[in-house]
Amino acid sequence: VGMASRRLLALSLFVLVNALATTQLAHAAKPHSISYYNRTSFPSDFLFGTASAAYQYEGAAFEYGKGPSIWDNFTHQWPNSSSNLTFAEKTNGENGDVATDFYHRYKGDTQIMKFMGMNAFRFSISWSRIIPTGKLKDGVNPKGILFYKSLINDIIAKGMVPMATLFHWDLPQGLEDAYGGFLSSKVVADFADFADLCYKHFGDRVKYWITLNEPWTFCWQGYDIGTLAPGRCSAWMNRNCTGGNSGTEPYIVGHNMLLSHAAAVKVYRDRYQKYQKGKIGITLVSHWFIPYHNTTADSDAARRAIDFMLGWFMTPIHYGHYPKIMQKNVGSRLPSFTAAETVMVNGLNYYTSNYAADVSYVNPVNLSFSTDNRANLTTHRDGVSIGIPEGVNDFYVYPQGLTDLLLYIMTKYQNPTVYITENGMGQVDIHEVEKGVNDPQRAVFYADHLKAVETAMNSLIFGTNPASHDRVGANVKGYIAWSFSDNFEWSSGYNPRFGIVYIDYKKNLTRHLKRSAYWFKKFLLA
Ligand SMILES: N=C(Cc1ccccc1)N[C@@H]1O[C@H](CO[C@@H]2OC[C@@H](O)[C@H](O)[C@H]2O)[C@@H](O)[C@H](O)[C@H]1O
Repeated sequence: VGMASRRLLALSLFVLVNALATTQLAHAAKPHSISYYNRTSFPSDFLFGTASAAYQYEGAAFEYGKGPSIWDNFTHQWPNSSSNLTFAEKTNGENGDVATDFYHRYKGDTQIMKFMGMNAFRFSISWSRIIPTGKLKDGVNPKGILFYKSLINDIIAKGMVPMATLFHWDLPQGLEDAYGGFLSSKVVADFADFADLCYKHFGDRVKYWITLNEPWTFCWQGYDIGTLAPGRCSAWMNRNCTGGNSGTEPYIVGHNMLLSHAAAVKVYRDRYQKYQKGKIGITLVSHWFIPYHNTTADSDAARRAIDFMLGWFMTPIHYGHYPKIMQKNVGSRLPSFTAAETVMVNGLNYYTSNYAADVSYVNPVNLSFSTDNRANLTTHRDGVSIGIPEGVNDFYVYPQGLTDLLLYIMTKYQNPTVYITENGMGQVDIHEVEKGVNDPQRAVFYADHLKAVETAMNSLIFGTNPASHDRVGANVKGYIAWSFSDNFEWSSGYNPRFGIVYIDYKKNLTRHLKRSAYWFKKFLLA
């Protein structure tokens, strides 16, 4: 079944979902292509797994010696969700105090992963759970070290490889209080100490390290529009931020994140990699961008958009300087950069794609990261959406964008090793198990996006030597789905559900496998 007709099929299936009572759907014929599609289309050593993150899953936020993170602080700053809260204040009045209670239930969760046939699991390490103030000299929490050792042992015991993210946005509140967290270059030494401690305690069994998750999101949402902790933005944004400057702080934070990433890579390379023999990299998120009109102006806008989202971090890491267009548009607001450590691997998170149109005028006084790219990003063109709407804000299903993004990375960045470290779809306003587990559209989503990865891997266009005719495809080594289970989705709280496993928040956080979990089991031939 060709991609176009499959999309039509997916669209009709999706319409069906909306039209029929979902129970009827359970018996609808699944699209042919997804039922026979399986892992043999991929190399035998390809990693297949699911992803999670400490603050979104663990709970036990104030227990067992854990120190507070900026997310504990941020969610408790706005305890009650009310209509007069601005966007920045809303986490739906919800928090990660308990989350999915992964801290106590991880053995049951890894059992489900094993049942599905997964061979990898991505999790993040809560910095303040193992170093409560964030500063190593203030002491280590032994219960925190023990928790992650037990988790790692359990992942391995279930036949999976652990993939550990050092920083998934939950900075220790102690460092935010001491020097403004990532706004200060002091964070670099503290992050390197935290990384060193993790390599020392867990590096004998963890062979896949990710330094940072999505610095773009942390900088844009945390310091430009203020929707994520620490919730900073310019006063003129009127988002009730605690302070900030949307035109300068995102770049200061991004720079300190790159320096922190480089420091953590250097520690690993100098002191551990020789005998632990693991891989280390960074996880970057990017949309794919399509010119709104087929004009030079809009094509240039699409290139600016990807340089401001992916290139902001990918270009310094691979070429030691910021993208030229960022230097041009941001000028003196962009810190200067010396060569960073190049990485062995990259994690890539892909969710959706946008149209990009040229913007000729931006307000010269109210500067912000969002407008520096001078590109108007939309999800619709002439009233038609770029793909099937998922329900969560601005996410539309567009698998072709993942193929195009992987081929772009291959040609622009010399075909680096890439692991897809997040890809998935969200659904909103689902509060009954019966409805929540019936997610055929998620199975179609995963089949289509795995096909998109496979297409990029089989596109033999990258040649290392122009003279010879050797051509290789995108160097993708793994696919990690977001997310194992429904979880705390940051500023949206628990409403958006991205899980392959349903969490019944009304009934003791009981886990229920969704139809997509059974599809994965079949795909993985488990
Ligand atoms: N959500 C992001 C960041 C992002 C934001 C806007 C556009 C593109 C990407 N990245 C990943 O998406 C996952 C899904 O993110 C949700 O997307 C829909 C939003 O409504 C919701 O607030 C957000 O958590 C997060 O749970 C992961 O922790 C994070 O690594």
